[in-house]
Amino acid sequence: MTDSGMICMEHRYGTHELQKIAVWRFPEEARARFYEASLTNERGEMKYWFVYLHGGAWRDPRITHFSAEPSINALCQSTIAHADGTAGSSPMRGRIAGVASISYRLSPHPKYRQETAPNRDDKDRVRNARHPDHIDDVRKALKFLDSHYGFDGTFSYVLVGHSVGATMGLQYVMELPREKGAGRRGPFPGPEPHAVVGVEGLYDLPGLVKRCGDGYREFIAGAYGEEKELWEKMSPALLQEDWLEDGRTYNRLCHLVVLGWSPDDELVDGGEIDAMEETLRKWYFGVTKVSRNLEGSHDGIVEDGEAIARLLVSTVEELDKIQDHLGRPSLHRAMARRRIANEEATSFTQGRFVVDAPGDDEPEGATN
Ligand SMILES: N[C@@H](CC(=O)c1ccccc1NC=O)C(=O)O
Repeated sequence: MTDSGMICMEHRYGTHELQKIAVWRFPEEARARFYEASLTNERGEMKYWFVYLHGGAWRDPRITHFSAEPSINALCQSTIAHADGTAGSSPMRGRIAGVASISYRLSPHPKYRQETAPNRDDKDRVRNARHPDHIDDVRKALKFLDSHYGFDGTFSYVLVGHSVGATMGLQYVMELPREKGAGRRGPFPGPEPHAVVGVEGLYDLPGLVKRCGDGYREFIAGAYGEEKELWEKMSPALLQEDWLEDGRTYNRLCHLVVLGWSPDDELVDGGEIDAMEETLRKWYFGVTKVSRNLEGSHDGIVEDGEAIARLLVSTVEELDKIQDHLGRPSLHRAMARRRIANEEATSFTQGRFVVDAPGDDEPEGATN
């Protein structure tokens, strides 16, 4: 048990040493099967899973799934505004269904020796991942979590990434890489988060190298190879078309992107969050929230955990507002039902929700 009062359990989602997930749950829920666990708390407020993707430039072996611990502890000690808008606040613990943190295979790091063990199969220990291994592992881990904990259409989750974890969080929800003009219609190809949160993220890989220098080229090439076209394709800020064919939701759940950056970040400059925000404002159909006033250095933010916890609390507060717009029953149940029935209960125009009530005239601004 950690300071959070939660019980931690480790899963493997592959044979590699790094294909591991840590899952934290409160003792009372750790005993329940996911279909028995409550989707809401005693105030009727939705509970969320939080899934963390760590950073470390796709290669730093010192950073693992356990680097999420300070943020989890801080999150569990936070309070949050009431979902129904009444004055006061409640403990954040009441809004947490569980927390998961994903490790994924890493690329080689020039400074760290590769360990090998005589009695083990080296391929399951060596750090020689190359794109798409990292993002493939993230997808595989999310599918694992979905099937074991039921958070697609049952529970909702918030995907949060730090540094290149943020890069991959955005890559995941934007379904990168994608061919230009390919468009996206059908269902999302995995468990889709209700919100994605990027902290000190890298979003424009060629831009970062151009502005910040060759030290960055080294680790990006280590993960993706030298092919610059691939760097562009995998850069969330460089997507220059709607996330979806015609900018509407069609069965999508991810209605919120939250970006955070600290001016004290000595490794990632403000150009990254600027580029990502610009792209979101132009091409994203959902709500974008941006904070450029986090406190702490690039890694200090993770070691401390407070800033990430605060960002996650404000993410849930924002999701509560969005849910309010969509009306009761709760967003995820409505969405799950909609997914099953394959009906369009809501349509969504650039940056704002439009709720279609049966018999209503076509809402202004919505194009069918
Ligand atoms: N500690 C890392 C460096 C690192 O993590 C990093 C460096 C510059 C910009 C972003 C970074 N990390 C993002 O995940 C390393 O030793 O390669």
